[in-house]
Amino acid sequence: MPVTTYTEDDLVDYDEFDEEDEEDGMSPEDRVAMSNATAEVKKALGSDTIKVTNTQIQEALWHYYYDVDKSVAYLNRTFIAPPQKSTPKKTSEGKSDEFFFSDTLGLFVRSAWAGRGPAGHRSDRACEMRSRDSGASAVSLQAQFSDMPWMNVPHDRKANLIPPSRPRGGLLGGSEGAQKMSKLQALAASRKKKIEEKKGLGNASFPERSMKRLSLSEHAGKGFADPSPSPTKRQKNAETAALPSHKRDLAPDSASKAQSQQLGAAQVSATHPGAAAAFTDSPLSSTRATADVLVSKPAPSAFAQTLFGDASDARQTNRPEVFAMPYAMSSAFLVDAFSQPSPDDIVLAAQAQAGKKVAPAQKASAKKTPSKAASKEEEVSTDVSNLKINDAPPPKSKGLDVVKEFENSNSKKSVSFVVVGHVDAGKSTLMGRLLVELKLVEQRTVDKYRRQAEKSGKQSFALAWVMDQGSEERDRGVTIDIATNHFETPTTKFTILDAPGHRDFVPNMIAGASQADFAILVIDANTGAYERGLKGQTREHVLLLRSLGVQRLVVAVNKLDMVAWSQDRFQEISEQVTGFLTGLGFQDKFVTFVPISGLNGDNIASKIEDTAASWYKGSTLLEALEESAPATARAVEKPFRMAISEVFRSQLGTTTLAGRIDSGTVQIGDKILVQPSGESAYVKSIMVDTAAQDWAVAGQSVSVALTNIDPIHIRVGDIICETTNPILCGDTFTMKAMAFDHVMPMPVDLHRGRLHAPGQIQSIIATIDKVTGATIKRKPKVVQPGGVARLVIQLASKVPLEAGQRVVIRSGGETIAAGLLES
Ligand SMILES: Nc1nc2c(ncn2[C@@H]2O[C@H](COP(=O)(O)OP(=O)(O)OP(=O)(O)O)[C@@H](O)[C@H]2O)c(=O)[nH]1
Repeated sequence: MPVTTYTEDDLVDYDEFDEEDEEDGMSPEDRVAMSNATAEVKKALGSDTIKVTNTQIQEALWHYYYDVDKSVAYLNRTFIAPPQKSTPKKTSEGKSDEFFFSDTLGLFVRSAWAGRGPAGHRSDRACEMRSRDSGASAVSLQAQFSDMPWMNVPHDRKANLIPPSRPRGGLLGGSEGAQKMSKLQALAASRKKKIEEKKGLGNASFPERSMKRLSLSEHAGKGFADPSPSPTKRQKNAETAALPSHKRDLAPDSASKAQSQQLGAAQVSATHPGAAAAFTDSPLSSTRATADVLVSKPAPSAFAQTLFGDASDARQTNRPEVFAMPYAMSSAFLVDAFSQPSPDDIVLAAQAQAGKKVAPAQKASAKKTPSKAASKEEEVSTDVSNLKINDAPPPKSKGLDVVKEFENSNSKKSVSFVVVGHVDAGKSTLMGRLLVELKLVEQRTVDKYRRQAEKSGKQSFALAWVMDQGSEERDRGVTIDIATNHFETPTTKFTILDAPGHRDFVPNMIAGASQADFAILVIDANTGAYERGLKGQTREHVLLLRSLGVQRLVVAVNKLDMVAWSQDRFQEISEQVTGFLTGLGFQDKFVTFVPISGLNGDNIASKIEDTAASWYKGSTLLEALEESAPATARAVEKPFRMAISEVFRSQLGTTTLAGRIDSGTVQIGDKILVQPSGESAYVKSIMVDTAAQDWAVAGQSVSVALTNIDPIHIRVGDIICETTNPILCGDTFTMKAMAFDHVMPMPVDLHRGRLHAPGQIQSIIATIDKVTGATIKRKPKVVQPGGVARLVIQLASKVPLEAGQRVVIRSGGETIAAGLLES
């Protein structure tokens, strides 16, 4: 343990010392008191007085603040009759209030004046001052405590006095003036300086150096020798001494940045003398080396360095010193491991050059090349890096006249229908049964589903599982998303869009209905269920179908097995629903009612044989579907548009989009545009229903594989269109809407297929007559349910929508209106 001896300079506060007006530091009152007390002590000691000197008496009195008794006791104990064996521990740890802990010294010292008269008000610092100053010999700490009993211990067992930790000057501790360095500190300082010089600290970025100079403690020692110059002078010093040397190191951009930092620092100097003083000094000045590197100097925090450090500094090799990254300590760590092309890059670039193959894009950092060969590779790499994924050769187009091809194809009608109805009406079961009847799903598959469903007590859902493939759908026994399937009859190709009935999934139902040419409305004929449905999603779904332009319906009155094939029940439901549909504008000729049992397969693909149903002479469901399927007036001559319902990404770089072509035609090799991203791509292949084809037309449900596009630019709900006549994106639209609920200026979500766009009803232009279209009232505040109005919708972002499209408006989870975009 190092032995530190305090010198007078270490301990004396000159300011306070100067306050004493006498040479020995005693006031006249002290002198009188001392004289009187000395006489009393001598009197008390009697014959023993000769064993002590006057000085010892007076020191004792001084320590005990003229307490004669204590002084006498002390003199007796120490000089006249000292004990044979000292007990330093006991004494030093004595509980007597004669001792107290001095914060300044970090030691227990004798408290001669504690709580005594006027002196009791003195600080322990003043006490130390007096102790140090009383008598010429009492200037060192050792000497000061030489009269302590525990100082009698053998020399080799003496305790060492350890210097207390000093208040840390600087940013946090405040600067209290000069701090002298020990030899050890000086040694550490000079070592540190050497290391910094080796590392080329001079190359450190200017902001970092500026931060170092802003450290108060770093230059705390200069306060005495170098009084703070005036702000003007400091700024001038900073400009003349610091800036030019940094300018040489920095690129123009960095230099200007540095200049602005310099200016900022100079501004700091005007209000912060300490910081300003630091700013005037070069950290590299050898003459100040010792003072520059006090052990307690606080460095700028990592946060400050992050703020002021130059991120664009090319001298990245210094960074690991700033931020101690664990991996940087590894012997395997290479600072500039990525500054040159990787071996793989070089090989690929060379291969590309030799075989004219497309190499992967060069890393941006690979700019330096170590050799001539490498520089050639760099050229290749640069060329390669200029290549984009879009530069791959597009698929070849056969240049077909698709409209003619379609007219000459004599292919079957291709239609889509959506299956809607209240939750649990039996939609999925019905479609599952239909596919089984058509032998598109094997009975053993259904049996397997039944066994699996039995385990969870849902055996009645086995047929529904044919359509509901999702585990959550199966667990919950409800359809969540649109399920798609295909079948065909001798005359028609059908696409099934099985929609969810639950009110929570109405947006998915909207997506299905947007792609449908017609619909099956499934109604649960069971007592009470039909009524519930009519108040619930039966009604909402029908409204949505009508709003989305679906005109043809097959109404499947289901679960008639549960009402014993009651003709009355069927009649009752048929009449009520007909009235409801007619009220919404559906024409009788486009609506067909079929009594069925989806579960049992009655009247699905074949007529029921049960005599209880002998009263029914009409079509089976399958026949009704064929009869209802519209001879689609295909918009094949219109610009190509297709709404994306699903996106599949393959690892081969192609992205496949599923959806229904709304208008126009498409063929392999066509360049298309994805909106709203505005990215183009090429059509690589086309699947219509389940068959690969060279082309497809409006109305067909297709899967289109695209190349030369990053799938991040494609989302469900986007539109792909032709590049020559693309759909435009907008955020403000006028629409003619039928209100399902009270409609007023309010936040809404706009739905078209899978496109969901938040926005608000900005204004209501007018309410209009449903039939004639004449204006009823201009700028009404609200549209009543069932009313028709012209609205202005403002969306939060631009989306690909255009006049003529049907959209639905929902708010708070409810459908409030639906209609046609006019502009
Ligand atoms: N008795 C009888 N039960 C049926 C019939 N059709 C369906 N079910 C039962 O009705 C329940 C619901 O059938 P699902 O096919 O899941 O009904 P869903 O309309 O598809 O339901 P969501 O899609 O969730 O709205 C199941 O337990 C079926 O077994 C039927 O014709 N007769």
